[in-house]
Amino acid sequence: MSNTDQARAGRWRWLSGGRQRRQEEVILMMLCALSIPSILPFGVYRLMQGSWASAAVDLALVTGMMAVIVHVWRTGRYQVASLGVTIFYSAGMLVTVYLRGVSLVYWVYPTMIAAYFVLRPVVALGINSAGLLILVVILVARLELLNLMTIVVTIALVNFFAYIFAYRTGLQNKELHTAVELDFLTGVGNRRAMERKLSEYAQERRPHLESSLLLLDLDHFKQINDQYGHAAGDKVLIRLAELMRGHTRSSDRIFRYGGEEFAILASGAGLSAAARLAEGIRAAVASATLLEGHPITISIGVTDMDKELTPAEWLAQADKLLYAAKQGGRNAVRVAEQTS
Ligand SMILES: Nc1nc2c(ncn2[C@@H]2O[C@H](COP(=O)(O)OP(=O)(O)OP(=O)(O)O)[C@@H](O)[C@H]2O)c(=O)[nH]1
Repeated sequence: MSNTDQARAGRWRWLSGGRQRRQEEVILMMLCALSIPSILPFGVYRLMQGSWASAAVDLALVTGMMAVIVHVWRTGRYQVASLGVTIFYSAGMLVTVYLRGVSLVYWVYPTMIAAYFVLRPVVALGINSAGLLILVVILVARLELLNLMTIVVTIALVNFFAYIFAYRTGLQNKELHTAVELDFLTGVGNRRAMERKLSEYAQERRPHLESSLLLLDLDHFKQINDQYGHAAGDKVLIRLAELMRGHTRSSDRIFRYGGEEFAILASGAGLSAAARLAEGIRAAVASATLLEGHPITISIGVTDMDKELTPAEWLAQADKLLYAAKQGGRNAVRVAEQTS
C-alpha cells in the first residue's frame, strides 16, 4: 500500500470501525444517515403542529434508520437490512401520501431511486412496481385521470431509467472485477483473486465443506528461460495452466500465485482427494510435452484448509511442503499430515 493509500485508509478508519467494510454496507449506512436529517425536521414540525399520525410516521422512519445504522455498523450484515430499509421506507412514503395527500408524492421519486443503490436492480424494480400499484389505489379517487397518469408515467420512467442504469453499472462492475483478477498471460486467477477467494473461504460458515490448497512450482524454470528464451518460458506457463484446467473440476479454482508458481483451491476435496489430484497433475506434466525437446516437471505442496488457521497460515504450510518437495529432488508431491 502506498503512503497516500495508507494516509487515506487512516483518515477513513473511524468510518469503517477499524475493519474492512464492503461497499454495500457503507452505501446503506450513508443512505440511512442522509435520510435522517432529511426527515427529522418534518417530523418535529408536524409534532409541533399536532399532526400526530404524520409525525409518528416520520419519527418511526428516523428511528428505523438509526437502528439499521447501528445494526450494520456492529454486525456488518447488510443484505436483509437493505431489503428491510427499502420496504420500510416505501411503506412510510405511501402512508405519508395517504395521510397528507398528493403534494407529498415528490418523496416517491428519491425513495424509489434509493432502492437501486442498495438492492439488486430486479428486486428494486419489483418493490417499486408494487409501491406504484398501491400509490395508484391511494390516489385514484383523489385525482383527475390526467394528473394521475402524469404521476404514474413519470414514476414508471424514473424506475425504468434507474433500472437500466443500475443494470449497466452492475455489468461494468462485473467486467472490471474479472479483468482486475485475471492473470493476463495464462487466463487463470491472479494473486489478488486468490487472496479474495481464500479469505471468502475462511469466512464461510459451512463446516462440512472441507477443501485443500495446492501450491505448484515448475522445476528449474530459470534454465528454460535461459536456454530457450522468455517467450518459450511463457508458452510453458500457458500450457501448464491449460493442463491444470483439464485436470480440475469446474468448482476448483486455479491461480497464478507468482512468476512460475500456481495455486489450486480444491473445493470439497479433503487431503486424500487433494493428494490424488496433485499426483495426477504431477504425472500428467511429467508425461506431457510442455516444451518440445525438454522434459518439464513440477513440485507440489498440499495442505488442507483447516478453519482453525488463517489463509496466511495455509499458504505458509503449503509453501513449506512445496519447499520439502523441491528439497526431496523435485518432480514430487508432499502432503500435510492428516490431523484427524
Ligand atoms: N517466461 C517467464 N518466466 C518467468 C515469469 N515469471 C517469472 N519467470 C522466471 O521464473 C524463473 C524462476 O526461477 P527460480 O525462482 O530460480 O526457480 P527455478 O529455476 O524454477 O528453480 P526451482 O524452483 O528451485 O526448481 C526466473 O527465471 C524468472 O525470470 C514469466 O511470466 N514468464
